[in-house]
Amino acid sequence: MNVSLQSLIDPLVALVREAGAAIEAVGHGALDTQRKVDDSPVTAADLAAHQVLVEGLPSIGSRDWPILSEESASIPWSERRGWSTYWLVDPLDGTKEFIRGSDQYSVNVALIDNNLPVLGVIGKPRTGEIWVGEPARGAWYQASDGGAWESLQVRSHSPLRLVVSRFHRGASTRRLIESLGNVEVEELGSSLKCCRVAEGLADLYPRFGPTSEWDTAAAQAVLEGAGGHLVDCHSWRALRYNAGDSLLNPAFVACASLDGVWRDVWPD
Ligand SMILES: Nc1ncnc2c1ncn2[C@@H]1O[C@H](COP(=O)(O)O)[C@@H](OP(=O)(O)O)[C@H]1O
Ligand SMILES: [Mg+2]
Repeated sequence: MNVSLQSLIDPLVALVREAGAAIEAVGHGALDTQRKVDDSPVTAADLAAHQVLVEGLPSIGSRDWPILSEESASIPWSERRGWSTYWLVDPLDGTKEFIRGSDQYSVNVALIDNNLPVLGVIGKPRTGEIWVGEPARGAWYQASDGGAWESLQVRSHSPLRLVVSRFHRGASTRRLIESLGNVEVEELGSSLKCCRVAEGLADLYPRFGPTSEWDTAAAQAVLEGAGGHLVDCHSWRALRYNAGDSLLNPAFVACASLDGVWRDVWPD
């Protein structure tokens, strides 16, 4: 890839803000909710943000980079297997949160190169917050448009602080919390859980239930840029992208550090 990633950040942040504005313009009232094949909800807001992103991304970076979005994910493996650099997008992560009127949904754009995220931008449309990560260089947070950028750094806490999904939490997460004993647990929607770890405000986000590659790519870039990890919790290696037909992630953990007592009680 023959492009300065740094030069992509400003236009990407502006585009993520625009996608967020499209979501807010649809609003939360009287949502026409449909069901996708995996029974997850999709709204006019998901589609509006998708439209903004697929129209805007080709003028950022290279026009040759394909786009894989949650809302246009049916590109066959026979075509995807030839991709080395591409945009991976979740236009509205946390649709269920959005439908229920919470502010815990996000716009996610990642640039993947050779199966790994090399740049990620996450926007929280309701508040205007933005998180940016470039694993090789750092991670940054902006509280609102035009505000100062703060550098992000992970931090460890005692007792451990966990962030977990509100709507998608299974028996393994419960077992882990029980085994750990004295922990603080916060419920949060969407990729904002990983942002919490990147900000140094939480240690762990365990995820045993299904997610797709667009749910984690931008978050992984932010987290790694802040010194943290997003790893498959069997191999303990960084999640990889577009490595096969399936776009589902394995069970994973987002964490500030890979060293910790929590590894000793990790459920099988
Ligand atoms: N059965 C399933 N298969 C694939 N992904 C699922 C899923 N159930 C939930 N998810 C993923 O979990 C995300 C929500 O996580 P959380 O509850 O932690 O906010 C959803 O994001 P979307 O809202 O973008 O569809 C969806 O991608
Ligand atoms: Mg999602």
